[in-house]
Amino acid sequence: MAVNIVNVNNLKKSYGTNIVLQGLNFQAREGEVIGVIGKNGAGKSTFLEILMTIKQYDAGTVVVLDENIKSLSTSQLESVRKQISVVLQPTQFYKNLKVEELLKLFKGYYKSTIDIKQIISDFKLEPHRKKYFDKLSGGWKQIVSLAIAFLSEPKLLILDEPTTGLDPHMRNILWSYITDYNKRTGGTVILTTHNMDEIELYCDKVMLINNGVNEIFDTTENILTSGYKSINEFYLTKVSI
Ligand SMILES: Nc1ncnc2c1ncn2[C@@H]1O[C@H](COP(=O)(O)OP(=O)(O)OP(=O)(O)O)[C@@H](O)[C@H]1O
Repeated sequence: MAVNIVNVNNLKKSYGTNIVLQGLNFQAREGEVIGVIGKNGAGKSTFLEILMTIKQYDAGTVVVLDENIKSLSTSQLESVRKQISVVLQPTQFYKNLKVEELLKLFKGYYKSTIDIKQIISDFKLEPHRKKYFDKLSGGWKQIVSLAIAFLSEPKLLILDEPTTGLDPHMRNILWSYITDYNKRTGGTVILTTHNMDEIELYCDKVMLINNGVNEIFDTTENILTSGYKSINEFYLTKVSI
């Protein structure tokens, strides 16, 4: 029986008078790769940040790894967070550290058994390992942030637009890594992307956020067999500008 990793019911979130989420329902089971889509400003990042336990919400229930995150003590929250890895939209952190130093730092922090040499090779970081993080290009910063996220071997990986800014090779490398991590560890992945081909190729399920609700939440297979030629066509049909 598949275990529920995330269970969200009737989630509501406003910023002042801007109602962003108005009754969102969502579940992620162990081992699923789920893509969250929707137009700019639809509330995708807001939703992911709530799952990451870094953003407050107004109403509804959010259960992450069997804990209702609204009613947790600080130490319970820490124990949930330990099992989650997150990558936010392109970051400018870690200014004074070199790539290899950063990876070592996080390896120690997570008490990870992953081999740094292996991760440097997997993510093609060899030419960059002695460079300062803040001197890297945007795409390489993104790759380093992703490599760090995998170091903790998380149960749940939450990625906000992980492939934005990556060239086609790096995009492929990242997706192979995600797919491999998912197969090897049974880890669950929830991510946002504006690239509908990625959803079609790599995600088991897709949630479309439209007008603050999960307008569609289904397997990519069901969507494609229901008459859409592609997920891109599905998106363009369902969402108006
Ligand atoms: N901290 C904040 N304070 C006030 N309003 C916010 C805040 N964060 C997001 N918003 C607003 O909430 C809405 C949803 O934003 P969010 O970033 O969640 O959308 P998104 O679907 O991730 O968009 P994009 O595809 O452009 O990244 C937008 O109208 C945005 O302006």
